[in-house]
Amino acid sequence: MFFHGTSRVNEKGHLEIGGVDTVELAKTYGTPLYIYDVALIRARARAFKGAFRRHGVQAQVAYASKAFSSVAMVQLAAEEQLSLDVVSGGELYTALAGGFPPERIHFHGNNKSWDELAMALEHGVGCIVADNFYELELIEQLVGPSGRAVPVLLRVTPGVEAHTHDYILTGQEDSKFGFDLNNGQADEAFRRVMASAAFQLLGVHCHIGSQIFETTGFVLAARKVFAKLAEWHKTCGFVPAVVNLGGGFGIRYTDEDDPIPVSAYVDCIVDEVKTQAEVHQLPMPEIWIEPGRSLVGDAGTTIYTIGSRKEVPNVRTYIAVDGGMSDNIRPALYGAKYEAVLANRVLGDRMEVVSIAGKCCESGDMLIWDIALPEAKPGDYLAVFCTGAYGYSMANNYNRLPRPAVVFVENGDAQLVVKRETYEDLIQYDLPLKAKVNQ
Ligand SMILES: Cc1ncc(COP(=O)(O)O)c(C=O)c1O
Ligand SMILES: N[C@@H](CCCC[NH3+])C(=O)O
Repeated sequence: MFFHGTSRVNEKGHLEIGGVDTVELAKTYGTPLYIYDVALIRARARAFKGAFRRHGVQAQVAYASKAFSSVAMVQLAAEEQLSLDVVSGGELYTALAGGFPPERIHFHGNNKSWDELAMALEHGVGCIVADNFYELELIEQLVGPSGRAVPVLLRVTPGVEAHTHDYILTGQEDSKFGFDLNNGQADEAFRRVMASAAFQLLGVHCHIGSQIFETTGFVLAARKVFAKLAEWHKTCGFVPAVVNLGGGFGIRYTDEDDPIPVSAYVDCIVDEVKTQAEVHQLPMPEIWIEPGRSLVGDAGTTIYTIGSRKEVPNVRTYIAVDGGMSDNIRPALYGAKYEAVLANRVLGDRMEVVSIAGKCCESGDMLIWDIALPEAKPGDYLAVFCTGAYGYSMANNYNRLPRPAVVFVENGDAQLVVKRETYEDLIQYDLPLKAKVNQ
């Protein structure tokens, strides 16, 4: 059986999370419904932070809010003393609306606009992760000749190919992100930033990809980054205060995935950074990381109501649910796999193999292929596990399906943190056709 965090089967045979019956939640808030196990998110945050603390090194663990951004979520991140990675004006706005301390916000993005940068500077974000020359130019113009220097990290692409889906690789040379470490771009960016009063260079950032299970990629990236930092130290005396090695730590979606504990990633990163700092005779920098998926991924569960069934004789049985690629596009986009149970009959005999279809008008709108479940009837509830990262945050209104509600559960208490969209919401920005002028 496939349980995470506080999830268990209660005396009614229902899936319970955070001490709350998910069937009751489905009845109260409707479906599709995103449920987050808050205790599990807290446990992960503490595991990351505790691992750094055990090593006695200075560190920041920034929650990559692209994985799931909402006012309550950034407040939870603040409660857990995390920092925050935002990647757009919208994520920054959400963070500020949640009262997140600006000095712990790191602003990312490969095409930050003038307005987004102005907003970040106005609110005094802790650091801007500069991605390209155009952005450096914008920052210089915004700061002006007499303005205060902006704390920046240079995002570099180390040329490390992590083992993951091509669409979520980011550290390879042929990438839209960052300054290349190998072809002189990073050096040019470094010279430019050092020569300008607009910048206070804190150090470098790199992120090699997402859903990574091996530590090798992080080790290689750290080595490449330090080789460059050592050059900059030699030539200009630059001493990095920060090395940010990004996020990307993998989680277990199905039995095919075999992640290591978060502390093991931290151990390996700290060991390598210590070694590299020693080898290159640099003072130990502060280490920053940016986990998204590994903080919230397996804390999220989506509950759907089962509707229609279609048998294709001798081929397969399709069971359709009341959501799909509109609330979880990952199976359609990456071929991502998930586990599921019937929330109202978790322990029922898994006697048939079915495929779970969404309700969007696309053949590719399939959530799970070939899963063994108890015989599912209309009105049963399907719980899909590990949807907490890049599920709600990538949700859309395809076919004009309203986005689901999101509920946080903890210690027997449920709290609605994102309301379900209504049909009125769907047309709120639509304007009617101009009236025809009589001829
Ligand atoms: C720059 C950066 N930092 C952090 C993350 C978070 O990654 P993950 O959710 O895999 O931890 C991403 C996404 O891949 C990213 O692009
Ligand atoms: N959205 C992706 C990961 C991209 C991470 C952001 N760089 C996923 O669902 O796996």
